[in-house]
Amino acid sequence: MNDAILTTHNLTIGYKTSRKTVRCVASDISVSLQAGELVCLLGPNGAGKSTLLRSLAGMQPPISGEVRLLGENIYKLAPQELAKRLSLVLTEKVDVGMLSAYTLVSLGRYPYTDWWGNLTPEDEAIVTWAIKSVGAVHLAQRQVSELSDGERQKIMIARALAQSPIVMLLDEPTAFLDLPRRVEIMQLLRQLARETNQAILLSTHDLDLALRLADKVWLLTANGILHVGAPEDLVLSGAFADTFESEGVEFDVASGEFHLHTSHKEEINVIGEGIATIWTIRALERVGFLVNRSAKSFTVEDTTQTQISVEVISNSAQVFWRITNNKTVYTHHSLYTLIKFLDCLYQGQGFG
Ligand SMILES: Nc1ncnc2c1ncn2[C@@H]1O[C@H](COP(=O)(O)OP(=O)(O)OP(=O)(O)O)[C@@H](O)[C@H]1O
Repeated sequence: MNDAILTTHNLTIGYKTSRKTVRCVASDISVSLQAGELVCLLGPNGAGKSTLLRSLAGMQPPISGEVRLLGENIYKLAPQELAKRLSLVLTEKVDVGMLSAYTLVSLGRYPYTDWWGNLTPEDEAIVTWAIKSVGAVHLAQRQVSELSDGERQKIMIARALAQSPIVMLLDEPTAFLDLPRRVEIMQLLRQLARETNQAILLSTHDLDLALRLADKVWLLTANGILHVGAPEDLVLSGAFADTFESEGVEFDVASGEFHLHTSHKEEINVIGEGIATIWTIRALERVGFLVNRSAKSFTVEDTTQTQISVEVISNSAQVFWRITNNKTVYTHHSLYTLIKFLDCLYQGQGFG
């Protein structure tokens, strides 16, 4: 199977800082983007994600190596030919004056229109399709300057789609968006990759969403090495944990989440099932308790004298927590008071 659309060969990217000195950001990159795939480019701040995207988009000549789009050297393609095959969406807010969203999207047809930018009925149909594809029909007549960040981002994606490219590159398309909008944009891009058979590469700091939605991850380390694989491959190989290792934060391979290092206090048994128990465990871990999760298989009476047990009692009417310590039972009606109580209990018993 070879649906490679964009390929790189021994690509070294970076900056010529003076006539003689070169600042190399990443080297020896040989990768490919396949049709119909959503690829997320991840990496810590300053690793070189934007530099790589610009180099792949033909905007920043590589220090060495090459980028090929359907087999042709991207730096030898005429700008109009390149624009018919590749579109780039940047995060920076561009000042588009008084343009309507529709007009901005129609600018995506520029590689195909005549000198005056006249749209043919076919161009109009593509613009309408692009706006519809991103779910922005209701925004079409609005001024771009009056749109929210999430709305504008959809219009910028529609503009890139209107270019009818075979590869779309996006630099942090979810920056500045709230969580529901981030999920929406990422899902939209994955769906577009499937439906249009385009290759879509986006850079993001949304590790969790990338782990859940990307077909493939390109993980760029701080020292310029690019790891490539299914998100789960990179978790299992340890590349994820190594790349984002930093003081005070660790990647938990079991949950796929980042955790703060907290010095553990005491072990605590948690008994219960369901959502309320999950959030009880999170609250206890947040303040540093080591939660004994297997406790759900035994009862309060079974637990040792020295260990405190928290039983989560949840029904349709209420949630409350029963704490057993040395056969004495206490009841709490919020996690906030429960945690305050446990803190006092541990300090009083000299555990703290
Ligand atoms: N014009 C430039 N000249 C020289 N060095 C640059 C230039 N632009 C960026 N750099 C450097 O290149 C490296 C990569 O920067 P880049 O913006 O590509 O990283 P990034 O992974 O996109 O970062 P972030 O996640 O913070 O957006 C950084 O060390 C940066 O300081």
